[in-house]
Amino acid sequence: MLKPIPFQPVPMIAPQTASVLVETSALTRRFEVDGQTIQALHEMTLQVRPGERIALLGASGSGKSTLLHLLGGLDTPSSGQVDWPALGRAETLRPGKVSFVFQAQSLMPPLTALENVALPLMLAGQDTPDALKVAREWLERLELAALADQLPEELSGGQAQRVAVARALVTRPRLILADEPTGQLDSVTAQHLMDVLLSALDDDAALVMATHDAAVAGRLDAVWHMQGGRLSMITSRKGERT
Ligand SMILES: Nc1ncnc2c1ncn2[C@@H]1O[C@H](COP(=O)(O)OP(=O)(O)OP(=O)(O)O)[C@@H](O)[C@H]1O
Repeated sequence: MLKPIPFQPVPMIAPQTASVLVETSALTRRFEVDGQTIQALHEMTLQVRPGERIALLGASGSGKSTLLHLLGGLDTPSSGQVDWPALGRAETLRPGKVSFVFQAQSLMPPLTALENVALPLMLAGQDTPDALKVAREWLERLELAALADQLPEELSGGQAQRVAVARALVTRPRLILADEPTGQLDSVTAQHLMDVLLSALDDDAALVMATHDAAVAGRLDAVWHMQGGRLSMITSRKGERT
């Protein structure tokens, strides 16, 4: 059972900063739409360390996707900071060290499942035969070998998401950011995807996953509850973080 603990902001200067994968300090993101300011994140201060498995749980519009994009260097803060002490600077983060899994339809349509999985390795500079070999090993590991030559449009939603997981893990990233990867799957398929993802993750890799699904969140070690662009509470299996 997850045990509620009172939310306390993580101190801005942590004792083991070097092992922190990503940290934010007073991270704020505002969007201007038709002359109106939408404050998507309010001064969030947090850290993610190796091996952490974190669910971001919150209502639609609470800021989960915005936070994930900032944690992955896909977006820039309006104010405050995001840093990757153990990974380098935003410009050098990808390909390889940080991976994303999105809700759906993120595979490249003209490429086969195998080529989709090989792509991050090729972008990281690996030559094509080696990349395809490693990609095939990952498809086998995730019991997807039979789908290697299929195009994304020929895959079921669950199969496509498992291929997306293989693609996210093929570079052995340190940080995996997942934005509702089970959002369009039925509950059995969603749990299967979680089985695959959790069993294939390296022990010292961290996972931060946005979800609306409490059953999916319950598979992870900690739940960060988001409300109105803020962390409202952290629940944890292991007790309070330092
Ligand atoms: N590119 C954008 N332009 C304008 N407003 C945005 C943009 N991205 C996010 N927002 C706004 O920021 C707030 C947070 O959105 P965000 O997508 O992060 O929430 P979420 O918790 O991921 O929602 P959902 O669960 O529906 O995906 C919302 O009010 C949203 O409308």
